Amino acid sequence: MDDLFPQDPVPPAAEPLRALALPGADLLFSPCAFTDAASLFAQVMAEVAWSTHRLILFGRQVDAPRLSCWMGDPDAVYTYSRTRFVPLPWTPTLAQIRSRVTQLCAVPFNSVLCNLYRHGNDSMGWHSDDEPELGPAPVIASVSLGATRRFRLHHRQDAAQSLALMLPAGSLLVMRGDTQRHYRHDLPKAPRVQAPRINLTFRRIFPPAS
Ligand SMILES: O=C(O)CCC(=O)C(=O)O
Ligand SMILES: [Fe+2]
Repeated sequence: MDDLFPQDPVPPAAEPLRALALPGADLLFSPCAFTDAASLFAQVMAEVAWSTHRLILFGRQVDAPRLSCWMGDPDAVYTYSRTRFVPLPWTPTLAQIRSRVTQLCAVPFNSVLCNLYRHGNDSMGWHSDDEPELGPAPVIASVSLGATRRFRLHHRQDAAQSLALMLPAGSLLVMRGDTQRHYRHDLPKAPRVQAPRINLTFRRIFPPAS
Protein backbone atom coordinates (compact mmCIF):
# COMPACT_ATOMS: atom_id res chain seq x y z
CA MET A 1 0.00 0.00 0.00
CA ASP A 2 1.14 3.51 -0.75
CA ASP A 3 2.35 5.51 2.16
CA LEU A 4 -0.45 8.01 2.97
CA PHE A 5 1.88 10.07 5.11
CA PRO A 6 5.10 10.50 3.14
CA GLN A 7 8.06 11.50 5.28
CA ASP A 8 9.37 15.02 5.07
CA PRO A 9 12.02 15.11 2.36
CA VAL A 10 15.50 14.96 3.84
CA PRO A 11 17.23 18.26 2.95
CA PRO A 12 20.30 17.69 0.78
CA ALA A 13 23.59 18.26 2.59
CA ALA A 14 25.64 21.31 1.66
CA GLU A 15 28.73 20.43 -0.37
CA PRO A 16 32.14 21.54 0.96
CA LEU A 17 34.30 24.03 -0.97
CA ARG A 18 36.88 22.32 -3.19
CA ALA A 19 39.82 23.78 -5.12
CA LEU A 20 39.49 24.13 -8.92
CA ALA A 21 42.73 23.70 -10.88
CA LEU A 22 43.57 26.71 -13.07
CA PRO A 23 47.21 27.89 -13.40
CA GLY A 24 47.81 31.34 -11.88
CA ALA A 25 44.34 31.44 -10.30
CA ASP A 26 43.15 30.44 -6.85
CA LEU A 27 39.55 29.17 -6.99
CA LEU A 28 37.30 27.32 -4.57
CA PHE A 29 33.90 25.99 -5.62
CA SER A 30 30.90 24.30 -4.08
CA PRO A 31 28.02 23.43 -6.44
CA CYS A 32 25.63 23.38 -3.49
CA ALA A 33 26.72 25.54 -0.53
CA PHE A 34 23.16 26.83 0.09
CA THR A 35 20.44 24.17 0.16
CA ASP A 36 17.74 26.84 0.69
CA ALA A 37 18.55 28.62 -2.60
CA ALA A 38 14.90 28.77 -3.74
CA SER A 39 13.67 30.70 -0.69
CA LEU A 40 16.79 32.90 -0.68
CA PHE A 41 16.12 33.79 -4.33
CA ALA A 42 12.53 34.91 -3.55
CA GLN A 43 13.60 36.93 -0.50
CA VAL A 44 16.56 38.65 -2.17
CA MET A 45 14.45 39.41 -5.25
CA ALA A 46 11.82 41.13 -3.08
CA GLU A 47 14.11 42.92 -0.60
CA VAL A 48 16.73 44.50 -2.86
CA ALA A 49 16.29 48.00 -4.35
CA TRP A 50 17.25 46.99 -7.90
CA SER A 51 18.29 49.69 -10.33
CA THR A 52 19.95 50.08 -13.71
CA HIS A 53 23.55 51.19 -13.29
CA ARG A 54 25.14 53.33 -16.01
CA LEU A 55 28.45 52.23 -17.53
CA ILE A 56 30.99 54.17 -19.57
CA LEU A 57 31.73 52.20 -22.74
CA PHE A 58 33.99 53.68 -25.43
CA GLY A 59 33.51 57.11 -23.82
CA ARG A 60 29.70 56.93 -23.90
CA GLN A 61 27.25 56.30 -21.06
CA VAL A 62 25.10 53.20 -21.56
CA ASP A 63 22.68 51.18 -19.39
CA ALA A 64 24.24 48.03 -17.91
CA PRO A 65 22.51 44.90 -19.31
CA ARG A 66 21.26 43.80 -15.86
CA LEU A 67 19.89 45.32 -12.63
CA SER A 68 22.21 45.94 -9.67
CA CYS A 69 22.43 47.11 -6.10
CA TRP A 70 25.46 47.80 -3.96
CA MET A 71 25.06 47.14 -0.23
CA GLY A 72 27.41 47.15 2.73
CA ASP A 73 28.70 48.62 5.99
CA PRO A 74 28.61 52.45 6.05
CA ASP A 75 32.42 52.75 5.79
CA ALA A 76 32.69 50.42 2.77
CA VAL A 77 32.88 53.43 0.46
CA TYR A 78 34.64 53.34 -2.88
CA THR A 79 35.50 56.00 -5.42
CA TYR A 80 35.03 55.51 -9.13
CA SER A 81 35.39 58.24 -11.80
CA ARG A 82 35.88 60.76 -8.96
CA THR A 83 32.45 59.85 -7.53
CA ARG A 84 32.08 58.51 -3.98
CA PHE A 85 29.74 55.52 -3.78
CA VAL A 86 28.17 54.92 -0.37
CA PRO A 87 26.53 51.48 -0.02
CA LEU A 88 22.88 50.90 0.93
CA PRO A 89 22.37 49.25 4.35
CA TRP A 90 22.15 45.44 4.58
CA THR A 91 18.69 43.95 4.14
CA PRO A 92 17.81 41.08 6.55
CA THR A 93 18.41 38.29 3.99
CA LEU A 94 21.66 39.79 2.65
CA ALA A 95 22.92 40.19 6.24
CA GLN A 96 22.11 36.51 6.87
CA ILE A 97 23.83 35.33 3.66
CA ARG A 98 26.83 37.56 4.48
CA SER A 99 27.32 35.86 7.85
CA ARG A 100 27.10 32.40 6.26
CA VAL A 101 29.60 33.34 3.51
CA THR A 102 31.90 35.00 6.06
CA GLN A 103 31.94 31.78 8.06
CA LEU A 104 32.55 29.56 5.02
CA CYS A 105 35.43 31.74 3.75
CA ALA A 106 36.78 33.12 7.06
CA VAL A 107 36.94 36.60 5.49
CA PRO A 108 35.27 39.71 7.01
CA PHE A 109 33.28 40.79 3.94
CA ASN A 110 31.88 44.33 4.35
CA SER A 111 29.98 44.77 1.09
CA VAL A 112 28.14 42.95 -1.66
CA LEU A 113 27.37 43.74 -5.27
CA CYS A 114 23.98 42.24 -6.14
CA ASN A 115 23.23 41.59 -9.81
CA LEU A 116 19.91 40.51 -11.31
CA TYR A 117 20.06 38.95 -14.78
CA ARG A 118 16.38 39.20 -15.74
CA HIS A 119 16.72 36.64 -18.58
CA GLY A 120 19.36 35.13 -20.83
CA ASN A 121 19.94 38.38 -22.71
CA ASP A 122 21.25 40.07 -19.56
CA SER A 123 25.00 39.60 -19.09
CA MET A 124 28.28 40.96 -17.73
CA GLY A 125 31.26 41.75 -19.98
CA TRP A 126 34.91 40.76 -19.50
CA HIS A 127 36.53 42.44 -16.48
CA SER A 128 38.68 41.89 -13.39
CA ASP A 129 37.56 42.98 -9.94
CA ASP A 130 40.82 44.80 -9.25
CA GLU A 131 39.81 48.23 -7.94
CA PRO A 132 42.46 49.58 -5.52
CA GLU A 133 39.91 49.56 -2.63
CA LEU A 134 39.85 45.73 -2.84
CA GLY A 135 43.58 45.45 -2.00
CA PRO A 136 46.32 43.54 -3.88
CA ALA A 137 44.78 40.03 -3.61
CA PRO A 138 41.01 40.40 -3.27
CA VAL A 139 38.88 37.55 -1.96
CA ILE A 140 35.53 37.60 -3.78
CA ALA A 141 32.79 35.16 -2.84
CA SER A 142 30.14 34.70 -5.52
CA VAL A 143 26.75 33.21 -4.57
CA SER A 144 24.35 32.23 -7.37
CA LEU A 145 20.56 31.93 -7.05
CA GLY A 146 17.91 31.19 -9.70
CA ALA A 147 18.71 30.10 -13.26
CA THR A 148 21.99 28.27 -13.96
CA ARG A 149 24.33 30.39 -16.11
CA ARG A 150 27.79 29.88 -17.60
CA PHE A 151 30.72 31.81 -16.10
CA ARG A 152 34.08 32.09 -17.89
CA LEU A 153 37.62 32.96 -16.83
CA HIS A 154 40.29 33.93 -19.36
CA HIS A 155 44.00 34.46 -18.64
CA ARG A 156 45.14 38.01 -19.48
CA GLN A 157 48.41 36.94 -21.15
CA ASP A 158 48.08 33.24 -21.93
CA ALA A 159 45.11 32.54 -24.24
CA ALA A 160 45.54 28.79 -23.64
CA GLN A 161 44.43 29.16 -20.01
CA SER A 162 40.68 29.46 -19.56
CA LEU A 163 37.82 27.84 -17.70
CA ALA A 164 34.06 27.72 -18.22
CA LEU A 165 31.89 26.76 -15.29
CA MET A 166 28.12 26.35 -14.87
CA LEU A 167 26.95 28.18 -11.73
CA PRO A 168 23.76 26.54 -10.43
CA ALA A 169 21.40 27.89 -7.76
CA GLY A 170 23.00 27.59 -4.33
CA SER A 171 26.56 27.42 -5.66
CA LEU A 172 29.48 29.33 -4.15
CA LEU A 173 32.59 30.30 -6.14
CA VAL A 174 35.49 31.94 -4.32
CA MET A 175 38.14 33.82 -6.31
CA ARG A 176 41.24 34.79 -4.33
CA GLY A 177 45.03 35.16 -4.48
CA ASP A 178 46.25 36.26 -7.94
CA THR A 179 42.99 35.39 -9.73
CA GLN A 180 42.02 39.02 -10.48
CA ARG A 181 45.60 39.95 -11.38
CA HIS A 182 45.97 37.16 -13.95
CA TYR A 183 42.43 36.57 -15.18
CA ARG A 184 39.35 38.36 -16.51
CA HIS A 185 35.90 36.85 -16.15
CA ASP A 186 32.47 37.32 -17.74
CA LEU A 187 28.91 36.07 -17.76
CA PRO A 188 27.94 35.71 -21.44
CA LYS A 189 24.42 36.00 -22.80
CA ALA A 190 22.46 32.73 -22.91
CA PRO A 191 19.58 33.46 -25.32
CA ARG A 192 17.77 30.19 -24.57
CA VAL A 193 17.55 30.94 -20.81
CA GLN A 194 14.28 32.65 -19.87
CA ALA A 195 14.40 32.45 -16.07
CA PRO A 196 16.07 35.13 -13.94
CA ARG A 197 19.31 34.68 -12.01
CA ILE A 198 20.68 36.60 -9.03
CA ASN A 199 24.42 36.77 -8.31
CA LEU A 200 25.88 38.16 -5.09
CA THR A 201 29.60 38.99 -5.02
CA PHE A 202 30.74 39.57 -1.45
CA ARG A 203 33.80 41.81 -1.22
CA ARG A 204 36.07 43.33 1.40
CA ILE A 205 36.62 47.03 0.78
CA PHE A 206 39.54 48.63 2.56
CA PRO A 207 38.34 52.21 3.15
CA PRO A 208 40.89 54.73 1.81
CA ALA A 209 43.03 56.40 4.49
CA SER A 210 41.73 59.94 5.06
O1 LIG B 1 27.22 37.06 -12.29
C1 LIG B 1 28.31 36.52 -12.09
O2 LIG B 1 28.44 35.32 -11.87
C2 LIG B 1 29.58 37.36 -12.11
C3 LIG B 1 29.42 38.71 -11.49
C4 LIG B 1 30.70 39.48 -11.43
O3 LIG B 1 31.68 39.13 -12.04
C5 LIG B 1 30.79 40.70 -10.62
O4 LIG B 1 29.80 41.09 -9.98
O5 LIG B 1 31.87 41.30 -10.58
FE1 LIG C 1 33.41 40.24 -11.41
